[in-house]
Amino acid sequence: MTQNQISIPKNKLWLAAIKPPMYSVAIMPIWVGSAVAFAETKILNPTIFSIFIAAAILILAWENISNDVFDAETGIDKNKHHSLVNLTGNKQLMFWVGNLCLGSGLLGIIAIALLQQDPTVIGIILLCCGLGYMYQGPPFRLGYQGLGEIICFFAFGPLGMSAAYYSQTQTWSINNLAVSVIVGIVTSLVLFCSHFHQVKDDIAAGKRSPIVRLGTKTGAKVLVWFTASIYPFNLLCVGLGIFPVWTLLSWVSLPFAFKLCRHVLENHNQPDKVSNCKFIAVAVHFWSCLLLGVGFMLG
Ligand SMILES: C/C(=C\COP(=O)(O)OP(=O)(O)O)CCC[C@H](C)CCC[C@H](C)CCCC(C)C
Ligand SMILES: O=C(O)C1=CC(=O)c2ccccc2C1=O
Repeated sequence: MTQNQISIPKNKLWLAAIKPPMYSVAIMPIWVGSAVAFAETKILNPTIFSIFIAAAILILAWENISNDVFDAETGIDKNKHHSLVNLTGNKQLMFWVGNLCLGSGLLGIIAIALLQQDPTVIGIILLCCGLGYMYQGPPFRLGYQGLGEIICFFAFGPLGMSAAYYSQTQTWSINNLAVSVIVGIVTSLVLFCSHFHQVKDDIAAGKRSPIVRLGTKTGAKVLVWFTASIYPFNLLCVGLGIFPVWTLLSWVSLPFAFKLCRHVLENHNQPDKVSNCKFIAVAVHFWSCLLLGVGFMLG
C-alpha cells in the first residue's frame, strides 16, 4: 500500500471509483430526447422513459467498470487508487460485474423494443455500446489515440438522443438532432476535462489524449471555445424557431460555464488544482441539459 492510499479513507476511494455524479451523463440524453418527443407529440410514455433511464445507467456502469478493467491491462491506472480493479484486487470479478451491468441494461432495451414491437432502439444502443467498447477495449483502444471525445459526442448526442426520441415516437426528428449537438458537446466536454490532470500518466502509458496532443494551455483555450459555443447555438435555434423560447432557461448554467473556463485557464498545468474540473464540467452538463429538457416540456 502506498503513502497516498493510507491517507485517503477507503469510503472516499470507493465513492471516487463509483463516481455517482457522472451518471447524470447517462440520464440527460434520455431526458432531453424524451422532452423533445413530448414537445412535438404531447405524448410521453412513462414506462418506456423509466426503463430507458435505468438501462442507460446500467450501460454507463458497464462502460466505467470495464474501463478500469481494460486500463489495468495497459498499466495506465497504476497510480489511480480509486480504480475498481486496484480497490478490489480482482480484475476478473470486475470484468464480470461489468458484463452483468451491460446484460441487465440491454435487457431493459429489449423490453422497450418488445413494448414497441420494433427492434430499432436495440440497433442504435448496440451501436453506442460498440463505440463504448472501441473507446477502451482491445484491440481498438481508440481513447488512447485521442478519439474519445468524437465517440462521446456521437454516442451521447445524435445516437443516444435519437434512440430516446424513437423510443417515444417510433420516428425521427431533425429538431432532435439539432438539440443533440448541444448534448453531445457538453458530454464530450466532461471527457475532455478529465484529461488535464493525467498528462504524465497518459504519456507514460502511451495514451495520446487530446490534452497530451494539444498541450494543457491550448487545451484550455479549446475548452473555452467549445463551452462558449453551446449558448449562441441555443439562441440561434430559438431565433430560427427550432427550439421553444423556454429552452433559453439553459443559460442558467452560464455561471458554471464561467467557473469551469476560469478554473481551467488558471490551473491547466497544475494537476492537483485542475483535477476537479471534470466535476465542474458535470455541473455545466447537468444544468444545461436539465433546463434544455424543461424548456422543451414547457414549449
Ligand atoms: C469510461 C469513460 C471515460 C473514462 O475514460 P478514462 O480512461 O480517460 O478515465 P479514467 O482516467 O477515469 O480511467 C467514458 C467514455 C465514454 C465513451 C467515449 C462512450 C460511451 C458510450 C456509452 C456506452 C453509450 C451509452 C449511451 C446511453 C445513452 C445509453
Ligand atoms: O470517469 C470519467 O472520467 C468519465 C466517466 C464517464 O462515464 C463519462 C461519460 C461521458 C463523458 C465523460 C465521462 C468521464 O469523463
